[in-house]
Amino acid sequence: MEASFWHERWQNQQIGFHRPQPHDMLCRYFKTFAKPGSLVFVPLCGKSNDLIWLMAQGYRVFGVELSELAVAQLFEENGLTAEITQQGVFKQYACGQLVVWVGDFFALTAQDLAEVDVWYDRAAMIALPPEMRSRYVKQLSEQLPPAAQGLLITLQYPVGFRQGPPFSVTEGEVESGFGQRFSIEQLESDEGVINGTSTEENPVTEHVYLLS
Ligand SMILES: C[S@@+](CC[C@H](N)C(=O)[O-])C[C@H]1O[C@@H](n2cnc3c(N)ncnc32)[C@H](O)[C@@H]1O
Repeated sequence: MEASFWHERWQNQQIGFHRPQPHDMLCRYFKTFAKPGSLVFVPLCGKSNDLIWLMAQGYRVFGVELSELAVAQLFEENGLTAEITQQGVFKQYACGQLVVWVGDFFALTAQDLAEVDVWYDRAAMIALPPEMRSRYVKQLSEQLPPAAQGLLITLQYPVGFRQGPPFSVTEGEVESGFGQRFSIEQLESDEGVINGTSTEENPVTEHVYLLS
């Protein structure tokens, strides 16, 4: 999935993945393990309302997103005035406890993520095709500090049901990808919805994992 794919999506506002409300699994589980004041890393963050929810709960939030359009909209739509600076190859938007770097997730270093306590993935891993997902898992596993915990939300559907993104990520893939580095607990699985539509015989399921 080339960067141009996502830039085009944002340019044309084809952002069916964007939700008007924070994700209910985030709201249900995050505070059960993440200490108040933790620094939360949100890869491929878009302009997610999850970032705003996290901030409202007293967390410090650090997102990374390829599209500057998305980041500008995030701040503007939430009435936040961004201070914009350059951080190496990234452009930084910051306001209060919210910091978002515009640029490529794969360019982040361990130093960039050294202070991260918790990471949160909703629609990041599932946004990537298989070979990029392996790189994504490797990048997180190698660059995050040893004690960092993660909350990961995935979608799963039968082979051939639809083309990605979002891609189906099985429990087996989560286990084989992250299992070496993290201990994995599946907290819940439920009916999943893609782009707001849910048919009567919906084969999509949504899963949330705690990675410690
Ligand atoms: C499916 S969207 C999900 C956005 C957000 N997590 C949400 O829940 O609304 C995936 C996002 O990842 C961004 N993205 C894709 N590849 C990226 C990369 N290599 N580095 C940073 N962001 C990337 C896209 O621009 C897009 O906004």
